[in-house]
Amino acid sequence: MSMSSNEIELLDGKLVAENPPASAVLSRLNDYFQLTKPRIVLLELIVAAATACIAAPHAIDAVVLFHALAGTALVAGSASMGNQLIERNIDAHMPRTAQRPLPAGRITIWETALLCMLTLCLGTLWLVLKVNLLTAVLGLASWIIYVVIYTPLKTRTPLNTAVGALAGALPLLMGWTATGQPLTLTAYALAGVLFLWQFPHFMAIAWIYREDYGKAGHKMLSVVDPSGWRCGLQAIVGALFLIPVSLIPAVLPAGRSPISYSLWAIGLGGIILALSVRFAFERDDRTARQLLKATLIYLPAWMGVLLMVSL
Ligand code: HEM
Ligand SMILES: CC(C)=CCC/C(C)=C/CC/C(C)=C/COP(=O)(O)OP(=O)(O)O
Repeated sequence: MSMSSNEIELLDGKLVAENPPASAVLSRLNDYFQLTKPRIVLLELIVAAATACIAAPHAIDAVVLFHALAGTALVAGSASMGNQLIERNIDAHMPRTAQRPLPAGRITIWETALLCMLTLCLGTLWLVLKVNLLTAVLGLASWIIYVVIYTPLKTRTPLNTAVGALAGALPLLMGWTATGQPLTLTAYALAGVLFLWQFPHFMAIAWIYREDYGKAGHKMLSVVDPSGWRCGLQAIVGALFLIPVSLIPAVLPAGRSPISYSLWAIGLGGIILALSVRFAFERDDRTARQLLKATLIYLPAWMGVLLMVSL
C-alpha cells in the first residue's frame, strides 16, 4: 500500500518512511538500535525483571523496576556497542556479522564510540541516582568484563566463553539488587543457572558458525577442536550442573511449592541435557540448532515457573 509523504511504517521490524530525509534518519536510528544487540539485551531484561519480582514478590516498586531496566538496557546496549567497535574488522569477515552497521560502513567509528560512552554514562548515572549504587557497580562490572576482557579474549583462548558467561549472568543479579534485597544463596543460584545455561547455548552456536569463527581468527572451542567433542562435552557439563543448581531455590525456605518447581526444573534442565548429549554424539548443524532453540526457550520457561511458585 503506498504511503503519503509524511507517513512512517513498521516493515520487517524496521521503521520506514516515504519522505527521503525522514527515511535516512530512521535508517540511521535503526542502525544505532542494531548496535545494541537488541534481542540479547531484551532477554537479559526479561531475566532481570523476573528476578526482581522473585527477590521481592510482595514489595516490588514498579517505578524502581522501570529505572533499573532502563539503566540496565543503556549499559547493556553500550557494552554491545563497545564489543562491535572492537570487533568491527573481524565482524567484516563473518557472513553472520558482516552486515552489521560498522563493518557495513553505514555508521562511523566516532559515532559508535560517542554513543557507547554516552549510553554507558547515562545508564550508570541512571542506576546510581534512581536505583542504587550496588546495581550500578554490577552493571559497570558486567560492561568491563564483556568489553575489556571477554571481547579481546575471543581471538586468544576458548576460555573466553566462561568470561562472557560471567558478563551475561551479572544482569540477573542487577534485577535482584535493584529491589534493595540483600544477595542471598537463592540470588547466586539463579545467577549460577544463567551462567551455566550459556555453555549449551553458545557451544551450539560455536558449532554452527565454526567455519566463520575459524576464518575470522576466533579461538572458539569448535575451532580449537574441529571434531566438536570438546564443544559437545562443554555443553553437557553446563547442562549437567544446570539441573542441581536450578534446584537450590526449591530447598531454601523462601521456595513455595518446591515439589512442582523441582519437577519443572528437572524436566526443563533434562531437555537441555538430552539435547546436549545428542549434539555431542551427532555433532551436526541440525542437533546444534535444536539445542540453540531449546536454550532460548529454557530461560523464559524456567523464569516463568519460578515466578509462578514465588508470587
Ligand atoms: C558466553 C555467552 C554468550 C555468547 C558467546 C552468546 C553468543 C550468541 C551469538 C553469537 C548469537 C547469535 C546466533 C545467531 O546469529 O544465530 C546469540 C544469540 C542469542 N543470544 Fe546469546 N550468547 C551468550 C549469552 C547470552 C545471554 C546471557 C543471553 C540472554 C540472557 C543471550 C541471548 C541470546 C538471544 C535471545 C539470541 C537469539 C537472538 C539473536 O540471534 O540475536 N545470549 N548468542
Ligand atoms: C549490564 C550489561 C553490561 C549487560 C551485558 C549483557 C550482555 C551484552 C551479555 C553478553 C553475553 C554475550 C557474551 C554475548 C555474545 O557476544 P559476542 O560478541 O560473542 O556475539 P557476536 O559474535 O554476535 O558479536
